[in-house]
Amino acid sequence: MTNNREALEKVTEQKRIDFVRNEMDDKLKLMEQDIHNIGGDVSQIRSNFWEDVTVNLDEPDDVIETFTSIKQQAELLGERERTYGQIHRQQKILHKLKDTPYFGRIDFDEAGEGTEQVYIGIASFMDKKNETFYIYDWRAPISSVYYDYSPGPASYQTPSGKIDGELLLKRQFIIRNGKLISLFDTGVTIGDELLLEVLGNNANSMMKSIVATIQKEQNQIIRNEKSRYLLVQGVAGSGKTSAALQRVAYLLYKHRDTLKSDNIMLFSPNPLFNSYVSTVLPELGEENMRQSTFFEYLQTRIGKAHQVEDSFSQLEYLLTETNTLQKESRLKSIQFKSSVAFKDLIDNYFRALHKDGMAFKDIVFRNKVFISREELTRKFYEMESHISIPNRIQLLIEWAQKEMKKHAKAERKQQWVDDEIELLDKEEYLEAFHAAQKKNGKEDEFDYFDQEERFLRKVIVNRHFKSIYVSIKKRRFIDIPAMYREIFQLSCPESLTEEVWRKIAEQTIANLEQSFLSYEDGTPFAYLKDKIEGRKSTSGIRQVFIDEAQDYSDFQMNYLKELFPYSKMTLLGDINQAIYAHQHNEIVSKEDNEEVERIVLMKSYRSTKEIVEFTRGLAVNGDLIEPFNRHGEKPKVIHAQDSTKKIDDLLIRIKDWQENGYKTIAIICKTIKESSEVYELLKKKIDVRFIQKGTTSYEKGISVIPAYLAKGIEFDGVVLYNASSYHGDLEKELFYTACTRAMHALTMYMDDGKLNPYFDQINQDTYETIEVN
Ligand SMILES: Nc1ncnc2c1ncn2[C@@H]1O[C@H](COP(=O)(O)OP(=O)(O)OP(=O)(O)O)[C@@H](O)[C@H]1O
Repeated sequence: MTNNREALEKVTEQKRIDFVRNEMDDKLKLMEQDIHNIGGDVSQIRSNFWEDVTVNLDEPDDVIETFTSIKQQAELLGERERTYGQIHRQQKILHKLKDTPYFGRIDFDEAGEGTEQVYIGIASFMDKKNETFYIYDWRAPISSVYYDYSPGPASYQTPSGKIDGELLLKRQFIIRNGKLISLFDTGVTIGDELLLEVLGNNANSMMKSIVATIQKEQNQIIRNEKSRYLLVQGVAGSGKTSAALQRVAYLLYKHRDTLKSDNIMLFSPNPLFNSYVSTVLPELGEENMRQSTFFEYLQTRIGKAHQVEDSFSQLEYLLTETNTLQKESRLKSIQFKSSVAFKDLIDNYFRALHKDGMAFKDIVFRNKVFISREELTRKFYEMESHISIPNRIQLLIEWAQKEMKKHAKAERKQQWVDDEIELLDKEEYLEAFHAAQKKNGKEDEFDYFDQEERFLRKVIVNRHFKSIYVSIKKRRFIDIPAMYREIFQLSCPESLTEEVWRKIAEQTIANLEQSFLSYEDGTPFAYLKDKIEGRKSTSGIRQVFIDEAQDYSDFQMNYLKELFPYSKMTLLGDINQAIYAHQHNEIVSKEDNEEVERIVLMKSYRSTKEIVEFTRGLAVNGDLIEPFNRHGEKPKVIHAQDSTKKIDDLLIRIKDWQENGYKTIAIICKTIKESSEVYELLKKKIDVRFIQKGTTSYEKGISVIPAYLAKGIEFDGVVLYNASSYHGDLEKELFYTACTRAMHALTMYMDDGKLNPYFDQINQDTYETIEVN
């Protein structure tokens, strides 16, 4: 565009912005009025609630009428409150729109229908008569043209079919506070200029929405609805997480009548990540989906009776264990327990349980066995063998509850009940007295004392038995640990040697005796428990998102698939960032293949071109990674003479970065142990934060953090505190993950004057070496 034309266009566009904002003001006023009226209605319904219902409990018919009347009144109140909530949400969105009404415009000439100017923003906005769209939601069918095409022939899908036409203009805006800052008419991709501006900004402590600059291949992820499994393999910083969150927003919009945020679950890599991404959906006017780490989820399945090691502790062990024999042995155990072979073994064991081998615990009260484990086993196997194990358990629960009720009755005569009656306080007595009175009705016909005592006995026994009933209902009488243990008494699986199997068994059993489950036991244990108890997934989940999917073992992935048999799954991963020691999953097995769609993202947006050039040597097929054309300084490799010199140098560089406007700086260490030492050292000198596995919020400033907790997150500047300490296959991905957290600058300190072994694969021209003497 020539300067003159651009200036003219700017004036015209600003006029339109002003016009639309005025319309928004009118709408907001109307909403204000509505809110006022409905708010009044709500408080009136609330305060008159009981006056407006007819309460009459004399006859059964009257009770029904009263019930209906209350129900109607409650429904009215509910409906008003819902409308109130809806208007409130719309108000919030409109306020956002007033600030930035839209970010894009396309002129689409639909064959035979003329040209329409389509302005695209985070939500739709219509004229007063609800006839014309002033703004289209970015998720509307026509908006996809904006993301998918450059000027020329274009089409989009609608529920009633494909619409063809020509894209005549594609324009981007930067609007702040209603003022048009700039506009670009763009060609092939969505405004490199705009993207450059967005990516050049400093990293935030919260992830941003990428709605204005979604790239074509990311749009494929966001709008894909064909397959059961959507599999995204994307290089570091390619926007997997960003696209996933936009996809959540898209699905919520597209299926707004049937899908709610509660029906969507995101498995995230660490607790910090939860808070990091928590603002993206609200920014888009949507509610956050359910979110959990896999470990947290596992814990809810296993229950409190066992202490389960978390994934980070497992990793920390492997990174710090110096006894190679022990480490090797643990590694073999991890490999086996995370494999499909182990899952098959459990499946076989489970099948055999139909005939024999179920283990139960005695149901005990005050050291007296009321129902013995043998009795439970006998009863269980007396049931028809075609009944499934979970159903038999259900029947067993019903039987056990009945038995316990009988025992409870008999127990009322016991001495301990007398003893407890003595200890009752006045209020409890009084309560019992009134209850007895109520029960008897007429005063003269009975013996209060007797009645009262009987009542008290019952109350006391029931109080004690309540916890037994609950624990029966919760299936605590099933001895899952005993059965899990049995699996390790089976003959040696084909893939292992006798010696290895024996060691695995010994260690597992020793842990079980302490009620401890290592991380690698967590999933198989939960799997066996779920199979026996017949527990299904968290109800209502229809879409599952798994970020960092490469970190899940085969076993875990299969477990998740079984847990959510009716859900669609979006799996996002990067094989180069697979930091765990277990076998890495295929993500979806071959038999699922026809239900899978795969999308590959090769362009990296997070880091500068210089950082990508440096890190590509570490990645499989790294030469295919496409950096975004944004420049910065080359990564620095620093050899310091001693630790004092290193700290001095580090402090100077950090200060420099801060003066350069860097808001988030991470000093990444290999382990939590090292992080803690570095934190202790630095906290005396600068304002610094220590991020540990329990840390749930991410703040601006300088953070010391172990590499595995930095997954999924990014920082303006990254320092690898001791980059020479990484070695071996397992740690390569950790090193790569750490380096790729940097947006603008990366500095690595090499202790001992040595580079780590991965530098053999890195082009020497891609980094700068500095000696600090
Ligand atoms: N289309 C886009 N427009 C603007 N920014 C983008 C776009 N795609 C990605 N980004 C930015 O790139 C950075 C990396 O994105 P994101 O964290 O989603 O990538 P990722 O693939 O999940 O990364 P990793 O696997 O390395 O954790 C973020 O700052 C994100 O905002």
